[in-house]
Amino acid sequence: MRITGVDITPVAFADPPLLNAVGVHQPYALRAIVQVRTDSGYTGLGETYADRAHLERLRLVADAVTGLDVFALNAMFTAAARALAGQTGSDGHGLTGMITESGTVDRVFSPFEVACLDIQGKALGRPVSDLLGGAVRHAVPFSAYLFYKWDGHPGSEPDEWGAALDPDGIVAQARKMVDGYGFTAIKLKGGVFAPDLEVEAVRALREAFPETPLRLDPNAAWTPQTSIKVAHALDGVLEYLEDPTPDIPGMAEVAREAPMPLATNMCVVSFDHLKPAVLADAVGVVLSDHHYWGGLHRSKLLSGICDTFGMGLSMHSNSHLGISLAAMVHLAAATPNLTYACDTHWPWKTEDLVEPGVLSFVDGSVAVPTTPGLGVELDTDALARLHEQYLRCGIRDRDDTAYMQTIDPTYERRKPRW
Ligand SMILES: O=C([O-])[C@@H](O)[C@@H](O)[C@H](O)[C@@H](O)C(=O)[O-]
Ligand SMILES: [Mg+2]
Repeated sequence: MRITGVDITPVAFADPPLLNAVGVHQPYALRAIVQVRTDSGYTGLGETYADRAHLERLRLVADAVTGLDVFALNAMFTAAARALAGQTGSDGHGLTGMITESGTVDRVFSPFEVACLDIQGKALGRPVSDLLGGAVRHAVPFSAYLFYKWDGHPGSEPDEWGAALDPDGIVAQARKMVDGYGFTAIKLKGGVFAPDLEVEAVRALREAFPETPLRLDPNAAWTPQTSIKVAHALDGVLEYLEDPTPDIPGMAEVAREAPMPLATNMCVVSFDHLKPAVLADAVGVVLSDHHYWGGLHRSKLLSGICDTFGMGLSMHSNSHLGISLAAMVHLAAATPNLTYACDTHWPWKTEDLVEPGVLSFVDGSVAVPTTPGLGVELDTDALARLHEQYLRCGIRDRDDTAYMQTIDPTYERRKPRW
């Protein structure tokens, strides 16, 4: 089954004004849909980022893998690495930590690997989770993902979520999300207001949800000293504290004092970071993300390394659509040591391009699809519509800081800020 061609389609979907440590989400989030075609008639789906430089790299790798067999994932990875030799992506929006040369290959290779697994599964009549060793759970639990936010983008109507700018607003948002989806863990995206105010919001969540595991993620907005203070203030309240401070040495300094585990999707984002992080004992939990750990097989490699070195495993999410959710669910289902509820931005979107019905949340979990491949079908009309939206919206790179500066020209990106 040889790859005969690859279609890469950038799309844009509406995104609310979610606040974070570097600014605010733009009115549209970007994704690229990767469709791998084969001489067998099967087509596979992948989903990834769509910033300009990433799109160019995807095109290079699309050419490099054309002609290869869909089971030859090792040869495909080598071809991708060769096509991208010497290139290092940059984390323009500042939320995913340092990208290395090998991490760049992993990021670009990932959607091709997912699409080939989709094809392999379709050809064999087996779900992708079976290709990863088999599901160890029938449904994958996710966490509610709360954001401070405005009631709408400036100049637009308020969205269905309304504003959340204080502890009451955050608790109300949590109620709506938990009522709608049944989530059994809650994460608050912090780094927006002074740490004391965010501690108050977490305490309000604890009061409103006495039994629910809670997490706080300020995306490295704090110094190690501030992080240690917050960690003590939330002793017994958080199941983990995510990326309080930048970089491995800073995280290690906080980890020595913090009463709870530190988690990361910023200081350990590629295989190069694992050895220094382990040696420094900097993190207790790694948030895996197949979009930047090189796909599903390489994410399983990460899970083995975490297991070996006694680190926990959770899962990170950016704004994403249904193809990504399907891949996340198959991976999480087939990763025994992924024991935390996974992150997802799913509730924040109002548009998608997979046929509805397969991926739905019951009691905070998504049932693992059992049909061949990823189990999701592309709605080609929706793909065309979201591509049109991409062409019209004018956004070509994610830049939460620049968008914030159009609203508040005095806003500056600072890491750490407090
Ligand atoms: O979407 C956001 O604003 C998040 O901050 C996201 O970009 C992060 O990568 C992510 O969710 C995280 O856990 O750090
Ligand atoms: Mg994070």
